[in-house]
Amino acid sequence: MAESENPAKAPAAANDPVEAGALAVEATETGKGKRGNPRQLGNLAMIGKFASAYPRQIALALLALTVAACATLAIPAGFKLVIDRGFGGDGGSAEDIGRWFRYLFMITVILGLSTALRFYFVSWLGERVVADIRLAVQRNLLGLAPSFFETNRPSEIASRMTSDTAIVEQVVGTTVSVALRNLVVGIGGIAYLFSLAPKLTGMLLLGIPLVVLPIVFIGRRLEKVARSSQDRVANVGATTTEVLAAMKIVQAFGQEEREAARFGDAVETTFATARRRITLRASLTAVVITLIFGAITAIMWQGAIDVIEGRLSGGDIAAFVLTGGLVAGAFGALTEVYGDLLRAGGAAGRLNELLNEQPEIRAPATPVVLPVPPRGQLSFQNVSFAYPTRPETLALRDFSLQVSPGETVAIVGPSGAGKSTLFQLAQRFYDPQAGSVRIDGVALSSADPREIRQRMAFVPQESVLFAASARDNLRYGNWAASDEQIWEAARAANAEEFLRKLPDGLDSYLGEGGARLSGGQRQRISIARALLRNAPILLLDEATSALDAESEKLVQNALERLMQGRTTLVIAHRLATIRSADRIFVMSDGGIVEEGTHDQLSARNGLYARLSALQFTEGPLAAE
Ligand SMILES: Nc1ncnc2c1ncn2[C@@H]1O[C@H](COP(=O)(O)OP(=O)(O)OP(=O)(O)O)[C@@H](O)[C@H]1O
Repeated sequence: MAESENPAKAPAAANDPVEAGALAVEATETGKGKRGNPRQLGNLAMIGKFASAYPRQIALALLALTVAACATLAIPAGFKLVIDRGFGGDGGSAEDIGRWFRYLFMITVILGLSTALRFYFVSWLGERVVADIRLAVQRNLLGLAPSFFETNRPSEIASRMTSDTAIVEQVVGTTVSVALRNLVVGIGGIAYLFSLAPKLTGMLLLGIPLVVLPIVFIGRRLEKVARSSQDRVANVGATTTEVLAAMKIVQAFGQEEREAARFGDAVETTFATARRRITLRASLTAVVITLIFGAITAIMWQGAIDVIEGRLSGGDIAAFVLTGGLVAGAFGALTEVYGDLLRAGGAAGRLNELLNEQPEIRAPATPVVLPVPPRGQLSFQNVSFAYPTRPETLALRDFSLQVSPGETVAIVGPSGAGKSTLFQLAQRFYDPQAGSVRIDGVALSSADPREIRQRMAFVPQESVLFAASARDNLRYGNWAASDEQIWEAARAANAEEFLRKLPDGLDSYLGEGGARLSGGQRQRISIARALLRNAPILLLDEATSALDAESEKLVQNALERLMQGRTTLVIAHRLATIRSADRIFVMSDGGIVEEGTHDQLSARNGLYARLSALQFTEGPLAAE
């Protein structure tokens, strides 16, 4: 009748004292329930807030929980009736006996049903709350500026989304229900015990600290030794890895004997610690079993005397032992609850941080509306900017540039000159420390970032494709696009031919990151996507990855169509792009050092001429 969802979590849920004791030892030894910080418990309010959206489920869960707890307590009472009336030999017929057994059977059915319902509603709540927390965290993350992700690693955030939410799920789905159920069973059980046999119950309550304290005391020491035992094992692992990795050096220097001795030391220390651990655990087992069975024997002894002297019936003793087991199990399970709540407090705290993080880039209260129709003008005015993680280094210094509607401006310059930073600021992923960036004359900081980005199409250097269909990848920037428009864009981006050859056409799955396409094909999908977005301003970071001549021609041709009729700022690596640009700006160290056309700049013999000789080729560039 152990009704715990997770038997390993509730050692005392087992009514067998030996098993309960052994589980308690196990739990202490593995150092389960790493101690959290009690101050973190306040974070649990956040879980309550999410759960409070489902009052109906909470009410049903509480109802089922109460019925189940009462039914649990009714079982010993049923046994008492069965023994006293059924076996008790007051001369009843088989028919009379059947009544008590039917009664017991009914309680069992109620217990089964209510436990199942409690499990369903409580687990439902746990899963729903976690789902809602995940959704809320993700929604908040999507609105944060890139600077947040520079200081918070994605892997760490992903772990919060999975393991921390799992801990929260455990609290809502298990811990709270374990706590409530066992409180009801524990308190109700003690009340019932008192009504059955007050003296025996008094003895039981006095005996509990005598049994529990030594177990807790030895358990704490065991936990410490277990931890150091784990450290020693890790040490053996580290020594092994080190020697294996340096095998040639060990042998070249003839250090085999020394390494064997060193390893021997590590193994022997591990063994010594393990011996201390198993000695402690053996004594704990002896203490647990002796104390628990000793206490039960003493109580039964007293009970037997009471039965002989007519103060108690056989059924009373049976009910007492059963209820005593339930009460002990309930309090055992409750000792676990605090540790679980502490861990959950930590997890909820970390999730809370993600939920409450405010985006650094936000629309002002009353954003200025961008002019309609869009002109496609982009300007940087005396912009100075340092990335938040490197405040002492200016990535752009007093940078000014005006790009007129329909103009193509190529930016060239050595690595680290600040070219990509221009794009980051144009899309308002960061705000400059001085100066302003404007689109159609409106300062980006006074407009809604979403409206700004709506007017731009960005083609990154490395095509970013999603593990989705070709259709969804293409219309990523314009979900309203019809298949006809998609094919039109694909045609203009020289992507139609290979898309038509895909097994399921636009429905074909492109694989993780578009892995099922070649590099050149991915670039053309990226270009078609920008075409579909049909934005007045194009930010194009030309790919540097090498393509074969045929593919190169297709991409170049697609890019030319994309740039037609749009204001384009292009970080250029291909000579063809640079040549076709209206103006070329050469950047170095966050500023513009030269400006002109390809021919003018080539003739000047400056940075451009040097870069040009080294980097710009008819074909793609090698990586800088
Ligand atoms: N997210 C960031 N956080 C901190 N510093 C950054 C960040 N991104 C770029 N930087 C720094 O800002 C400066 C300008 O970088 P940027 O990426 O704009 O150069 P780039 O000209 O685009 O170079 P490349 O051609 O190699 O892409 C560099 O010194 C770079 O190290």
